[in-house]
Amino acid sequence: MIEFRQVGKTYPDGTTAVEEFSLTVPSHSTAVLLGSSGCGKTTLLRMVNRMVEPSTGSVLIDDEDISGVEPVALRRRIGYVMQHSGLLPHRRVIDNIATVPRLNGASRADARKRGYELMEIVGLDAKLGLRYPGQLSGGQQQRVGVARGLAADPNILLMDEPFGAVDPLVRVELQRELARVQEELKKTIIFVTHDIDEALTLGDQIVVLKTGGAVAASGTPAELLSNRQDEFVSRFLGLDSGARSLSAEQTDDGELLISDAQGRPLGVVPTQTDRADRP
Ligand SMILES: Nc1ncnc2c1ncn2[C@@H]1O[C@H](COP(=O)(O)OP(=O)(O)OP(=O)(O)O)[C@@H](O)[C@H]1O
Repeated sequence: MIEFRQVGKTYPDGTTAVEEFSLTVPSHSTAVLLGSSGCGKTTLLRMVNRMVEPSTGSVLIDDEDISGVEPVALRRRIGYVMQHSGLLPHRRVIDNIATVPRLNGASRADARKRGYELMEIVGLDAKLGLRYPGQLSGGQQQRVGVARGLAADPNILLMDEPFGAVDPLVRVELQRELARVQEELKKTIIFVTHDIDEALTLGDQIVVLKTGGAVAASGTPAELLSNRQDEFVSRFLGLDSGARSLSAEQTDDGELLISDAQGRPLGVVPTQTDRADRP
């Protein structure tokens, strides 16, 4: 479980990125921080691995205040995936993935073996392992980024717009893959995006942020889609516009059927109870 307790951040130049933010992310669930540019998403994410120190408040992992945890040790047990995969260009794909296990003391052979297992998990052909990152497509590089984030078998995965730089079709494919991987691995994930559909696909809970890390709304995808009370949220989610006039309707199976303005079904969103029932 990850807990933000009234955290705030003012950078040394006086910019207040986050004023006061609280959130609890239960273990094995995915929380999405959704908001437009500059609202403090990355700042909040980086507080969890101490790349950013809160100016006020605290972050706890499994009830432990992480301000007392040595940052390098902390980062080695938390996976971090960024928008531009952050791969080392002069190291082969397999060695990029195996870096953290190596740092954690695994032998080169064991680290590579683990690397190939992870490539399979994220849907990469093993023969790509010996290539250099520049010899892969953008989507493949992001998969490598996810594999590397998972390499130390962390309980927590921080993902900062990991699919932001790939084209829309590949992006949807990567989202599906991540959802599949998460079904299997059950990590605790904090995922930052400004893409609403991505948030709805991946989030068990979604936190919609305004400037200064202020929470405009939070809840399950189903709760957010049926929340028309808050004008900012409705506008942000496009619920008020013709372009995305979505409606949500409860099905007999306890799921929400989402349809567009013309009544065409777009998909189903499991409700919270439904998710909790999953094995
Ligand atoms: N190191 C820094 N020094 C000063 N100000 C910063 C620093 N990092 C971020 N900020 C400012 O803090 C605010 C929040 O930034 P942050 O990167 O957390 O937002 P974000 O929601 O992740 O944005 P984006 O979607 O564009 O990445 C912005 O106004 C940004 O300019």
